[in-house]
Amino acid sequence: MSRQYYEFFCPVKVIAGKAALEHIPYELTSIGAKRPMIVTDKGVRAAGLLDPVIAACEDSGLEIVSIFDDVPPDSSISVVRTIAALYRKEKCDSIIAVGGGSAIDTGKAVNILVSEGGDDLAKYSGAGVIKKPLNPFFVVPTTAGTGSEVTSVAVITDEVKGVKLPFTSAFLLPNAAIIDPRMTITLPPHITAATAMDAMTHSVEAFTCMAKNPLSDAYATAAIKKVSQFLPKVMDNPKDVDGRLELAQASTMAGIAFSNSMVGLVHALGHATGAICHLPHGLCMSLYLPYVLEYNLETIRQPLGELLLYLDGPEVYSATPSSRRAEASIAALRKMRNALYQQCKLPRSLKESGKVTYDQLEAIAQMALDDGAIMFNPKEADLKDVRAVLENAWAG
Ligand SMILES: NC(=O)c1ccc[n+]([C@@H]2O[C@H](COP(=O)([O-])OP(=O)(O)OC[C@H]3O[C@@H](n4cnc5c(N)ncnc54)[C@H](O)[C@@H]3O)[C@@H](O)[C@H]2O)c1
Ligand SMILES: [Fe+2]
Repeated sequence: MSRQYYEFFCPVKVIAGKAALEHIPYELTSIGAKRPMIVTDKGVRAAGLLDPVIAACEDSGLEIVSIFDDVPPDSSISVVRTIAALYRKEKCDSIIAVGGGSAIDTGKAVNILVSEGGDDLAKYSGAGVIKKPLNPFFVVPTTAGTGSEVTSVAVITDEVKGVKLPFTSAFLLPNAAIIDPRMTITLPPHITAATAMDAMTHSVEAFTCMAKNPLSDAYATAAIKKVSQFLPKVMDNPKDVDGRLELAQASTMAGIAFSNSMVGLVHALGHATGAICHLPHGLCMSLYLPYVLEYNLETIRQPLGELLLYLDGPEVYSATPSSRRAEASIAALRKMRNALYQQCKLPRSLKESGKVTYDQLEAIAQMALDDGAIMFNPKEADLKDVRAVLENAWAG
């Protein structure tokens, strides 16, 4: 039965541009935050990215009270507890997450504990468990991929049980997202490439999955066009500030798209592969995207064919017969992956990644079947189907 309505929700204030960082103090003080803590990781700090953030605050008289710079790639409950303890000790009143999805998701989880009280993060896991607004929370993304600055989701590892806990609540959304290209210009090529493929996957899955709607479609197509147009430029010239800003905005748009229409099997497989093999999230997206689209092909032929317009432009779109456009979209994505392999050796197969063994495929398949994202895949998939996708992604 077709759905009789859809919902679209994005209440995050976005401040974007080459001088966006300078607005941080105003955003904090306008809601009464005076004692912020920065949550970040060592890579971001080593890239010098805290300096302009701290400088922007100092110039305005706002004091950064505490900095935690040790967020790991798969952030865990114990890390979140450690940061929450520091926040309380320093009597902070707000959080600024500066980093990629890892730092942002960690900031969201810390905000749950310091706002709700207590130390039991796991009890807030799931959808809609948090019932009231949390403390002031600001996000400065330093990768252009996850879109976490505009999503109501965080994923944190429960290291005791060996599982990833999802947290979903509109109260996790930041008060403001500050998108400044100075923050992504230092990204090394392989992280630029992998995170851009995450944004691309958010958009393609949002546009082809069951909960798609006209508003999320608008954001998804705009993001696909920007990634297709500007990723090659930024890979050629990493210091292209305008291109970096375009990619960062594409990532935010893709985040808005997928948080309103969900993602599918690519993400189910990616979450499982991240948990079992510790492969970066964006790389997982790139590794699975064409194979999942091939699996879904007959169910999504029409919307996938439409995407050719945004992936390859109007000339290629009109020159391609409508019956072949869906295949041409997959070919365009493969071409993009091949270019990224040439430019920065971004792996094209699980085998090529060197971090997945063939005998792990069964465990990945089992875990993917339990992932919430699989429910939104446009075509149902059982163990045999998921194994077949994995075999294709293994061989490349
Ligand atoms: N909440 C959501 O909506 C959502 C969506 C997608 C992914 N995620 C999560 O996001 C995480 C992945 O985030 P990510 O892909 O942004 O990577 P990341 O945050 O793990 O960062 C990857 C690496 O890049 C470095 N780095 C980040 N920015 C840099 C910069 N500007 N210059 C130099 N180095 C930089 C970091 O130090 C780190 O070593 C995963 O845990 C994934 O589950 C969350
Ligand atoms: Fe993703």
